[in-house]
Amino acid sequence: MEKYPTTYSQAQVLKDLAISIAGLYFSYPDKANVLQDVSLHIFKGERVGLIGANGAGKTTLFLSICGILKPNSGKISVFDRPVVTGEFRPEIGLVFQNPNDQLFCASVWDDVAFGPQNMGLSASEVERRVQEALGIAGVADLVHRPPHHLSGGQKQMVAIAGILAMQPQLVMYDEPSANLDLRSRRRIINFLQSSPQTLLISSHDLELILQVCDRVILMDEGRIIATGKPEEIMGDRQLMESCGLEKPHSLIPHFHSDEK
Ligand SMILES: Nc1ncnc2c1ncn2[C@@H]1O[C@H](COP(=O)(O)OP(=O)(O)OP(=O)(O)O)[C@@H](O)[C@H]1O
Repeated sequence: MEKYPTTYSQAQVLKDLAISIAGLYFSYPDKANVLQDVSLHIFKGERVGLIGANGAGKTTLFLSICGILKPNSGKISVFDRPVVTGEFRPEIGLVFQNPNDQLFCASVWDDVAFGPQNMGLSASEVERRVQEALGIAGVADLVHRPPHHLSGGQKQMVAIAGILAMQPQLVMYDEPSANLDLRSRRRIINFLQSSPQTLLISSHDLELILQVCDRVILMDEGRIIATGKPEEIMGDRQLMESCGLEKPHSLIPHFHSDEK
């Protein structure tokens, strides 16, 4: 159960942090204590999985980190700059659980260009970013299609391209494999494994977390319960069950997953 390296000087730690949260509390008007005393550090380049039962507060935490929700109290900094509610920070990307919440334009090109256009970039730079992001997400051939005509897996990759076009340094993925078939799921796992950004990934797909993340944060009822190596946290049956989760099959001795 690690925190951050103790050999670092304070200044070095701040420089190397992607996310720093201290004493965060959040309540919705009709649902109190959704986040309770959440404190965490995520370093640049880390790939961190966020796990927890339904309603644990994972999405609420994401929306707080990207400045969509205003915390009741506590501090959030991303890349050593305080998060201000409502401020547009293109370096912070959030891929929503449902791509339909993110795609609303008449064409894939328009959707992927939306972010860069709002950053005030020139038309040629917008075009360059759209082509680059579609290429990275592997959906360049869909550029002229209407997003609402695409399959779930295609929509997911277009939604990701829309975020990548803003060249974020931190990308949060909320349930990236939800509703994907086996091939699309494998594709997103490969994609995440090769992503250079700092990643924070919320998922009930614990095998995906095991394959992609180098650290995991376990939440329950708005609180952080544990953080550490994915095999260590998810392999602790008692801990997992106390938070309403199961130990993943691949961590059960003698269970042979055919996934590599
Ligand atoms: N807009 C809202 N208004 C009121 N309550 C909300 C709202 N959004 C979420 N909640 C409540 O806040 C709690 C945390 O929800 P949240 O979506 O953050 O959890 P989660 O861990 O992402 O869950 P899941 O795994 O099901 O996606 C739940 O009890 C939920 O009912």
